[in-house]
Amino acid sequence: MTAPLAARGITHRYGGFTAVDGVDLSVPAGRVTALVGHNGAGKSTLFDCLCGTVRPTSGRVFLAGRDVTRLPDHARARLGLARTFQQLAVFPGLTVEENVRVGAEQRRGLTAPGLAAGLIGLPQPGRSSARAATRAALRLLDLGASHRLRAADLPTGTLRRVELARVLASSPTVLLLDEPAAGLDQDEAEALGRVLRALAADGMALLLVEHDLDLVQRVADTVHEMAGGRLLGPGGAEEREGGGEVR
Ligand SMILES: Nc1ncnc2c1ncn2[C@@H]1O[C@H](COP(=O)(O)OP(=O)(O)OP(=O)(O)O)[C@@H](O)[C@H]1O
Repeated sequence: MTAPLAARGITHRYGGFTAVDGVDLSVPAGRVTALVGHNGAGKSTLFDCLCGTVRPTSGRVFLAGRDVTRLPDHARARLGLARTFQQLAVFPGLTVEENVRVGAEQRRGLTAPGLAAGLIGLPQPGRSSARAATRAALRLLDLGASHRLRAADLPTGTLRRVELARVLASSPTVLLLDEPAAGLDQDEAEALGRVLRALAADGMALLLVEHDLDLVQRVADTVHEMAGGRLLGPGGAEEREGGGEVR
């Protein structure tokens, strides 16, 4: 089966320095794939190549089998790829609900199978209002009670949920998360883990770059370790029951 997101032979050089070196990676539907490694291993550079914010020096990126290597990040987003940021990306002057609404209004006009739609109660794009998508995402992230609060007044843990709700309201098929547990306490990280597992159970393809190895251990179906720009291969995580192919 074609993976929703795949990278083939990705290499990226900054001048003469090779940050990512010939990486092959598949991010299958219905699974959480994690990327771990020490600082400087090349995780962020690979992540940026997958999102489209960095053009790889060589190699190819495929979304649902389509070569998107030359497409910028916003075009990949329209094809169903969403990301969260290490540095939180929320609009501080907007309320929680308004922030999430921004994501809902970026929903694609396409109907794609395997959306998180079923789980979070999001009707298929094109058939429902952005308001319904906003409400569903707020509910999934347990933000209903704070929907009128201004983002600027909220703590990091809540803002991480706001960012994730905004991204989910756009109904992605592939979700890339860059250190989503940064700044979360243990309870918040556990709640986040449950949401990520639920999204995978609903068919989404998730790629998680994370330093919190407890979270990785709890949620990932497959763990890839990166060092010196290369993938060392899957390891660490047990294959979850009922899982599909690994790479
Ligand atoms: N814009 C850049 N110009 C030059 N070198 C860079 C640039 N960005 C990253 N690098 C180098 O590329 C290598 C990989 O960096 P990258 O940020 O991808 O690693 P990482 O695994 O994400 O690290 P961290 O966990 O600290 O975020 C590092 O040696 C880094 O110094």
